Amino acid sequence: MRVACLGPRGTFTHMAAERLYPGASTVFVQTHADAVLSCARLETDAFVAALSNSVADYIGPTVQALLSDEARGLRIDRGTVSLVSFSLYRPPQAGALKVVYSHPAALAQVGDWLRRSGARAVETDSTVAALALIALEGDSATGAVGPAGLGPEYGLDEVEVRLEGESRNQTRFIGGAREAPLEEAARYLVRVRDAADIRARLAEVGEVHLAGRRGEYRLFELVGGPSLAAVRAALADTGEVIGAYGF
Ligand SMILES: O=C(O)C(=O)Cc1ccccc1
Repeated sequence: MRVACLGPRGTFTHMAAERLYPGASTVFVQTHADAVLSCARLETDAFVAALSNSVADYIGPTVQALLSDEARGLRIDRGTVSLVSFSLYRPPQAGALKVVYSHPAALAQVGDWLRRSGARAVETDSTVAALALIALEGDSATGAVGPAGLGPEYGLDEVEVRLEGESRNQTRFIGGAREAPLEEAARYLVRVRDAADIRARLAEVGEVHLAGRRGEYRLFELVGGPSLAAVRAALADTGEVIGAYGF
């Protein structure tokens, strides 16, 4: 069993993938969208990607990939919520901190700390990619934000922990595969064609959150415990359930 997830080894998504698919081998890709699409293209058996977090309702690249024509046939059948915690890494003998590298979701979740630091933020493909980058550059004005405990592996000093502060650190990850069977669950993802009254119809069976849109398709997340049959009945022929999972 090969599971695609954002790499390199040690990203938050990698940790979630190990929880969602214990014992599977991981295939590291560059973006959440690549993880979804590699599974759709039969390059891997399953994928794991971040769906939402405490600061961004939904993660754009994941939602956009799920709404693409290529992702037809993928089904999300598992999910996990992680309390992620961020550390600051610096090269040895670092000077004043001027530039901080990390994944956009991480930079958003440490926003308060970042503003206080006065450093400039630069986005990388993942948190661990940021660590690799500053280790390679060896520039004494740089820092990288990523998961705790990776200093020795990259020859970096972990100089500060828990940059997220009190409450900004929840991330929800989903896992799926081609044609995975869907069962009763706490949450559902539905893909609908842009029908005018669909939101109201779905609201009759559950709490509806808009995840995103692409072309004539919209992705909604339904919470609050409707039955799978009730969700399907509300959708009628305007869309389909593509995910059923709990957090
Ligand atoms: O870059 C990573 O390590 C990721 O897995 C993406 C991410 C970043 C911040 C919070 C959750 C996931």
